[in-house]
Amino acid sequence: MPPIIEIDHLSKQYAGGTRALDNVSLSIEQGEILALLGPNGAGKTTLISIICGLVVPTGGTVRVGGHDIRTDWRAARKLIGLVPQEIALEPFETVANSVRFTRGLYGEGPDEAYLEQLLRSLALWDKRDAPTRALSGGMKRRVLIAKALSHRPKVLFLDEPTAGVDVHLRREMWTVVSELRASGVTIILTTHYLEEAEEMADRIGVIDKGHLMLVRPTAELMGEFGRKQLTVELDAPLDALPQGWADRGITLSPDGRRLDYDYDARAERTGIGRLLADLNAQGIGVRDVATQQSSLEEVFMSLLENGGEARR
Ligand SMILES: Nc1ncnc2c1ncn2[C@@H]1O[C@H](COP(=O)(O)OP(=O)(O)OP(=O)(O)O)[C@@H](O)[C@H]1O
Repeated sequence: MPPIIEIDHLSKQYAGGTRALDNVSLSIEQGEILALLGPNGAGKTTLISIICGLVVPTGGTVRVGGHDIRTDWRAARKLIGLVPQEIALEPFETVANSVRFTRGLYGEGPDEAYLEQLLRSLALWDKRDAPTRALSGGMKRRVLIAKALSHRPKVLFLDEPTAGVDVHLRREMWTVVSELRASGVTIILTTHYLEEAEEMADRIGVIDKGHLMLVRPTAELMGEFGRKQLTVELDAPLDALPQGWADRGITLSPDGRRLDYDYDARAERTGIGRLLADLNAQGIGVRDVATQQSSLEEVFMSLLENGGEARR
């Protein structure tokens, strides 16, 4: 199957001179979830806005379902739904009418059966006659999704779906997205949170200063970041590491009081049990043990600093 979205050498320079996107090329397969990760001002919203026809690129092309977004924009846009960053709903309009209205904007006639299916799938059916102002924050976000899906698009863009929401709502959103994915919709989401990208996406693309630094399968990327450090404080200083330990990735601090062990937290055998058993067997007393993992923020920053080369 050809990619549902083909982005080719895309650039955008805003009138003020800001180069928001620089020569970005990317293909997105049908049915996948791609997370675009990047700091503020990286160019994520610009990229989404160009694909959705809201911003005109200064260079390059985008095809959605084989349709060029500029020369064949009507067909391209029908395939796309966008959930914007900001919640913008008519406060006095009912949930059902809000969704009907958006569908109408796409030139689609009413389809009450689909409306019911959509609202049920987003747990909004019971709220269909409620004015949107009477909804909780989570429900409002689901209404935005319902509106974006009202014309049955093949691709859904979620621009920072969980920015500023609490942990509970974030989890709820993740569930909604995985259910949508099961229905075959291709999803592109932007986020500042590596954790969110990890939870939801098949692939992660990292954007910084208008450049697409890397696009990698999530499992592959996270596998590289799954390393942790174990620190063992010793009762008494050691003169030297026991033989063979250095080959296992164990190091001794210069004062001999601490062992550091860098291990793969995702591996079936981390080697921690063996290390503790060996310490015991050799009669090396342990005062304290601690493990630590680089925070996701640190991982992310090191990714950007290394020009997209994943840190090992
Ligand atoms: N309409 C505009 N006119 C001029 N400059 C703009 C416009 N929209 C965005 N920019 C600039 O383009 C750059 C990329 O912005 P963009 O909104 O695409 O980033 P982003 O990755 O979505 O950021 P955030 O995570 O903060 O939403 C920024 O420097 C921004 O100031």
